[in-house]
Amino acid sequence: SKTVSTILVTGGSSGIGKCIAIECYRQGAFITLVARNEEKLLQAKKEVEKCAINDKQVVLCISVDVSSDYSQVESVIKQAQEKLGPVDMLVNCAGTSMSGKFEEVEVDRFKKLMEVNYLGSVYPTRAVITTMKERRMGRIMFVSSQAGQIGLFGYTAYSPSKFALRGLAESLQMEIKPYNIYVTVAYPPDTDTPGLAEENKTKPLETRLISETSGVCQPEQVAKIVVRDAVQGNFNSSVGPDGYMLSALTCGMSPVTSITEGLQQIVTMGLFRTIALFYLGSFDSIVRRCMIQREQSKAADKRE
Ligand SMILES: NC(=O)C1=CN([C@@H]2O[C@H](COP(=O)(O)OP(=O)(O)OC[C@H]3O[C@@H](n4cnc5c(N)ncnc54)[C@H](OP(=O)(O)O)[C@@H]3O)[C@@H](O)[C@H]2O)C=CC1
Ligand SMILES: CCCCCCCCCCCCCCCC(=O)[C@@H](N)CO
Repeated sequence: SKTVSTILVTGGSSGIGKCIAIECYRQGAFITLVARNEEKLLQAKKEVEKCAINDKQVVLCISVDVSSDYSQVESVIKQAQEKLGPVDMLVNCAGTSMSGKFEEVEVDRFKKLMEVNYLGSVYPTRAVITTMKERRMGRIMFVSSQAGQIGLFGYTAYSPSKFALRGLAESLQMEIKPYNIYVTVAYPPDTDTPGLAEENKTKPLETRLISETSGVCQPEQVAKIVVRDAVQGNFNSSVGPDGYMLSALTCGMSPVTSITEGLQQIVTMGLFRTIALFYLGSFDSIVRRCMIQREQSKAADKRE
């Protein structure tokens, strides 16, 4: 198999995307980092370059908004391919999150999150797919979230944008499998990144308590797992024991990559559904307790 490959990472200047770039660079890849802010890109480029394993490796930076104008995304990706060669693996990691109660989320945010998280993954994919099909090889990763497998309190704007990636991935995978191109959807739990720190500033108590079920991962650990799964051509990439259960439980009509995976889904389905019902019960009681507490403190404020 080919050892040197060319990888393009959107959202490569921060958090999970940056760690994915580093993980690939450590394996000898050529990297293109895509994000908007040029300073953050240059800073990330320096960090990635420190992990070189030979002196031929290159890190290229592209500053572009992946969600606004398709023709612009297409032209910068074309330029990158002219410099570093055709993209072997595209990692769609650019994204943004926010949480809040449905009626408190500004209406524009619903559109914004669909643009960045969904269309921002469609555009780069559309820009590389023709060349991948011609070469009859390639890998495409979509970074969804555990919130792309279950809808939770506070994620009425975010979850749909992550669920959408799975619909895209399943449809696309069926089209391009005969061309030897494999799609991976990654479903990380909360991960310790600048993005999560930003989201936490306004996170409702309910969302925080529910998310604690799954704990917080380190981005380096997430990067290792999702890169391994993408290289192997696994459709599904989950992180941690809760991630494993969630993926088995929500496998639906998504493709399987091995007989073992299929057998595990069949055997565990009933058990995991049983466990899930207990989780759902506990989430509902968190939501009810928080509501009662809020009403009591409101009533107390009035009395004063
Ligand atoms: N951290 C977490 O808890 C989890 C995160 N995820 C997902 O993983 C991905 C990465 O998250 P995380 O590492 O936390 O995020 P960060 O906020 O740390 O990094 C986001 C990256 O995306 C880039 N980006 C954002 N918007 C655009 C845009 N419109 N065009 C181009 N680049 C853009 C940012 O650069 P710039 O702003 O300069 O453009 C930055 O490089 C996201 O899709 C997120 O939804 C999934 C599960 C858990
Ligand atoms: C058998 C059933 C098992 C059920 C386990 C349920 C676990 C629920 C926890 C969900 C955590 C959601 C993380 C969202 C992360 C994210 O995308 C944002 N932080 C982005 O910044």
